[in-house]
Amino acid sequence: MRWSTIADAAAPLSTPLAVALGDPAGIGPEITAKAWERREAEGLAPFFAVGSPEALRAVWSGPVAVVSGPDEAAACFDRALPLIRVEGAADSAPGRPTLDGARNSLDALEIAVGLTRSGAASAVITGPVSKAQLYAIGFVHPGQTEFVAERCGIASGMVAMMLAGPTLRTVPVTTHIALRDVPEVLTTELIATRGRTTIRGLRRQFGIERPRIAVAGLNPHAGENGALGREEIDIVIPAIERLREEEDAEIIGPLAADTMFHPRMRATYDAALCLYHDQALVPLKTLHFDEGVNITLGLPIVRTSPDHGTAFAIAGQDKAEPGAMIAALSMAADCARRIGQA
Ligand SMILES: NC(=O)C1=CN([C@@H]2O[C@H](COP(=O)(O)OP(=O)(O)OC[C@H]3O[C@@H](n4cnc5c(N)ncnc54)[C@H](O)[C@@H]3O)[C@@H](O)[C@H]2O)C=CC1
Ligand SMILES: NCC(=O)COP(=O)(O)O
Repeated sequence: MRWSTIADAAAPLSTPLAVALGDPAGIGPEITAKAWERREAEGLAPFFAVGSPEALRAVWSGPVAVVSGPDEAAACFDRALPLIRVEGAADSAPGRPTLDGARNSLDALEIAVGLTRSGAASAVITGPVSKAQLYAIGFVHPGQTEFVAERCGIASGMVAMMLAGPTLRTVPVTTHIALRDVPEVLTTELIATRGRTTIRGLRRQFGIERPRIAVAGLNPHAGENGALGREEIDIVIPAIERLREEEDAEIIGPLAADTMFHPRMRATYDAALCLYHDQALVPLKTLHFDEGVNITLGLPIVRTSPDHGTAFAIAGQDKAEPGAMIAALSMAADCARRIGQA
């Protein structure tokens, strides 16, 4: 791994990590159980799951200890996967999402975030949820990122979604909106705001004192001096100039998005600020799908998530690879240690 996020790998956390299991019909329960099985080999800090016991039982026959709170969880982590029970998903089955299952995933998220905000857990790791299912039960946020921000009292515009892997970190300036809306939504202010949150997050969560940020262009060849689109000239370059004036950071760009992710370029920056969802997530998931972490910057708490989704088609078949969940647990512990020492 080229970038270390380790603050002090030996330092124990004062409280365990909270893992919301995600949609009970998805692969969240399976990858959480597999991460627990690998806890010693991976050097994972103690964690507990929050979610449906039936969902866990449907995919795993290992030891589960139903606990009433994080203190009990820390005490039994060595011998069983601690679980704070969340009712309401008894009818859910792997690969067959239901609206009750979506409600259960939201309840689990609420409890895990609350325990982290109170300090009873050191960080929250959110398992994959189905956005379509959540929208169907009236969830008004674009994703878990904005939900967690709201619960922490932070305006959703002030947080940033970072996707982080061993050799690349990317931050999309716009996230879950239609591609056709991106040019309308992009403004100099929005790019500068995400840039500031990214710079501060790299300092606070990753210990990089003078972050190096590469800003992507929107158009082919970053607009070719305006011949292929004017967004770089009118919107992106003013944002870069503002960040250079205001922040103690190195800002390069706008860069052509097709050539900014090869290994020599990746070595020149700590995070790529990308202008829309797929510009940021395609390179990250192509390079690091099984170890990619979604981390929310700008929160008072640490929140990470595996980079992938619910994978309903493979749920309950013992096909789910737990690498991204393990990476999300490791990064959450590293960031919690770093923030605790700051
Ligand atoms: N962190 C979260 O809560 C996220 C949730 N989602 C949600 O997940 C749902 C499904 O999204 P998709 O675009 O289909 O993405 P997906 O990540 O669930 O699946 C994409 C492909 O990767 C495979 N895959 C995913 N994770 C895997 C793992 N750990 N091991 C082995 N194979 C794995 C799947 O089988 C599928 O072929 C959507 O409703 C979306 O909203 C998507 C991304 C992140
Ligand atoms: N594509 C990333 C994703 O869907 C994760 O979103 P969030 O639920 O963590 O906000």
